[in-house]
Amino acid sequence: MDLFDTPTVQLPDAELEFLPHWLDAACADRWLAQLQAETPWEQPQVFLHGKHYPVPRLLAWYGDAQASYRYSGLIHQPLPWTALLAEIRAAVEQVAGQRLNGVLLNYYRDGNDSMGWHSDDEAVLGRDPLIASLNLGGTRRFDLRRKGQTRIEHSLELGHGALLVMRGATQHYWQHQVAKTGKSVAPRLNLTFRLIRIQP
Ligand SMILES: O=C(O)CCC(=O)C(=O)O
Ligand SMILES: [Fe+2]
Repeated sequence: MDLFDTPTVQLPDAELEFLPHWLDAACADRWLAQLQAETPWEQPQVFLHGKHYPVPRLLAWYGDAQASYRYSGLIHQPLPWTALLAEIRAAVEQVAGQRLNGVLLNYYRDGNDSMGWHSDDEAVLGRDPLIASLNLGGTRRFDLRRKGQTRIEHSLELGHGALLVMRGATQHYWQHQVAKTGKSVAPRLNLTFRLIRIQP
């Protein structure tokens, strides 16, 4: 980590650790190229107001065998860890300080791809879930607002090689989004590592 980076973002009732230059450019380039080449992307449909819509980005879910995960209204069985994703997970676990058993890959093809307001607060993530988000490729703005409010309180530019760790009560009090943008942006690959609490 670059010593001159500010490692934290001060927001009440949130715990955010932001490492904008966590990866050097050569490593980030290599990981992006390999993940772009080897990921079996899907574009699931969501059912909203009686109609089916494709989600506005591409997705893939990897994890330990029992770490199935519900998103876009469907339960997804994990793909098995690839050598590269296992290596990335081990590096992210060092920063997280805990085990992580799944990763959601989001691919934003251009500025029209987005992710709407949400919190990562599903029951299977347990209380105070840690979400570690690695960013590769084009820079996109990541907005935060308090639950129940519409005003954006804080935004971060998540660029190539940046790591953002959200901990503690963050998901309880805050929502986040990646909005569409009219700017021309390079494709962006985001990996959010999670710990799915597996029922015994
Ligand atoms: O792409 C991003 O930065 C956000 C991803 C996200 O919020 C999620 O996967 O839950
Ligand atoms: Fe999220």
